[in-house]
Amino acid sequence: MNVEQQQVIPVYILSGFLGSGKTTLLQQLITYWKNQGLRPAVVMNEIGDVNLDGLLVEEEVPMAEMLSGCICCSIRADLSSEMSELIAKEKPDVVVIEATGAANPMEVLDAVAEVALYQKLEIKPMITVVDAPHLLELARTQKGKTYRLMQEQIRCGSVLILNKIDRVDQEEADELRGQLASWNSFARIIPAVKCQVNLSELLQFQGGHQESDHREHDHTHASHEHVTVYTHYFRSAVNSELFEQFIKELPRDIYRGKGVLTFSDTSSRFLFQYAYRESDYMRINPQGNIPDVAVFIGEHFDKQLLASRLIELEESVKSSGSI
Ligand SMILES: Nc1nc2c(ncn2[C@@H]2O[C@H](COP(=O)(O)OP(=O)(O)OP(=O)(O)O)[C@@H](O)[C@H]2O)c(=O)[nH]1
Repeated sequence: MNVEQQQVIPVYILSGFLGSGKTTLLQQLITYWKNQGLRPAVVMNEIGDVNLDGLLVEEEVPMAEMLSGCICCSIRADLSSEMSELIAKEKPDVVVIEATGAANPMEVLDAVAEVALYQKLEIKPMITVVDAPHLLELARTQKGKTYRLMQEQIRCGSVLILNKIDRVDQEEADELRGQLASWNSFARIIPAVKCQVNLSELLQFQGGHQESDHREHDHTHASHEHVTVYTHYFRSAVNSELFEQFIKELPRDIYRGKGVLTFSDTSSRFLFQYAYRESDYMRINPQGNIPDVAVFIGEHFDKQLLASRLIELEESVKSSGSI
């Protein structure tokens, strides 16, 4: 199929520590989508060789399982290929990734961004499920790798589901809310038991910004999306020098970028990489239908602004008449 005709598939990433309730949420999401006549597909991984969580998902839901490791560290390339295979084979309307509890969320985002280079995806802001009693216990001791990873997962979430609230008392729940807000003031916090939240609100919120949400805070934000991904599919070639200039001027809060580009002033296509203010361009000759695309990952940056700058680059080539 022509890339132009490809449907943009929303991708939801569920993050959260081991046993926090991700699978519990996943099951509800699947039912919800199915009731709407949509076809969800799941990418799931589990440390160990048996995907126990997978057994909890209805059999007819297409699923790519990645065993023996965590998506982020051992099989990053596999996540990309598993996901594209799953999409090509199953043609889902929506994809959900349940990242293992031990996964670093930025690494997972990075791996998914890779897939967006050759598949039209809309990477939704991350949903982090927080295990209330577990976090309470760790917050009191404040140490260890687990604590730091949990903190990182909380920092990256745009929605934090404070789950298992039945296992803490009111005072502890308030303490936890305060803790979450201090680590991530952008995210919306939803206390829950068994991840029972209003799913249409959760997903709707994921699609954009809801002004009403801001009122809860005593400060205003342009968006709740703390860690953000912006994917731009180019409609036409851009000038290489202007693009390089654009990359040099990227705001500091964008720390990762990658893409495949056709420049109006060069003969081949390029793979570009950008990480922590360093950029790199490599000539490539991709096989198959690879769109011209750039993916940017960063914290709380203005997607609209980035989009309009990139559109300006496209327009400037068109108006100058160069090919
Ligand atoms: N008390 C209580 N238990 C819960 C709640 N939500 C989930 N659980 C239980 O917690 C356990 C782990 O839930 P899962 O949904 O499998 O968690 P997970 O995040 O997918 O776990 P991993 O795949 O190991 O990362 C299960 O036994 C759930 O029934 C809750 O709100 N309260």
